[in-house]
Amino acid sequence: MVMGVIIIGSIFIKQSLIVTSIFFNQQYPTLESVAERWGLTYSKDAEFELVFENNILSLIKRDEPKLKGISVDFVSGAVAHRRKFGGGRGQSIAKAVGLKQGVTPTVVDGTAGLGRDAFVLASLGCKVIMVERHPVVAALLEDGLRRAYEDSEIGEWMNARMSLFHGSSIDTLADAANAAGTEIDVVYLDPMYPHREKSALVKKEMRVFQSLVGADLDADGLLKPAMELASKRVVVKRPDYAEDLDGVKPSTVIATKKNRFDVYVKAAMIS
Ligand SMILES: C[S@@+](CC[C@H](N)C(=O)[O-])C[C@H]1O[C@@H](n2cnc3c(N)ncnc32)[C@H](O)[C@@H]1O
Repeated sequence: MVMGVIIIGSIFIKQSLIVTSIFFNQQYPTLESVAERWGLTYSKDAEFELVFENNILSLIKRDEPKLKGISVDFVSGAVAHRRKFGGGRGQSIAKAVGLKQGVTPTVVDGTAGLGRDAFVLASLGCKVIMVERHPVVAALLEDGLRRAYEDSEIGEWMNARMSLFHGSSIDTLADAANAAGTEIDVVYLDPMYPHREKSALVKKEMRVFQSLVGADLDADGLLKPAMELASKRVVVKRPDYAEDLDGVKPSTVIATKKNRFDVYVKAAMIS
């Protein structure tokens, strides 16, 4: 049953705030509380809707009503499957952040999105502070975290390892790290990059997500604060055809089928 609908109009990003599970511990979330928390408003001509149904918050593009809503599901979604059956520490992303036997770096994911990469790293043992600037994406992430924190299988380590900070990594990266109260080994970045393929080939869910958050045209501004914060390295995920972030050549590159991880090394990872 659909409990209600928020139609998102103009979005104004309020000052940064630290997000914990406390908010949702008090009561079952309602759309009204989500709207108030994230500064979302109703508007008749909005492009998107947020729906809270069966204990899951999801995003719908109003002119694509047949598409499945976008939500964050760490408990039983595709990332949960990857946690159980993926390549463990052998995955390129794990190698890129320097994860190895006896080394589980503390990571700030400065462009959290739907939290998939962050979850892969957390499930391999890293403490991950996710930073997301878009209030709707942050609301979806917080809802996914809430359900994960409550889960009997993954709740304990999710509570210990994954957290969320709402703000822009261009100017609040250090605040996110201070809030976490720990030294940051690695900053991980995966800003949006325009797809080269014809739009029909890009996954529909991805297109909806892209039309919500836009093109991250200011992404070059992420590298400098990331290099300042990370004590060991900065990792940037890029499509294989993309130029280097901010035109800066990485120390090393780990290539995958369609993407690459550009690694900017500052210091060696020590166990
Ligand atoms: C391609 S998505 C990241 C996907 C993510 N790696 C995943 O695994 O789900 C990029 C995200 O970064 C966010 N973003 C871009 N620039 C940002 C910034 N300066 N500060 C915080 N978030 C940012 C966008 O809003 C978007 O949600």
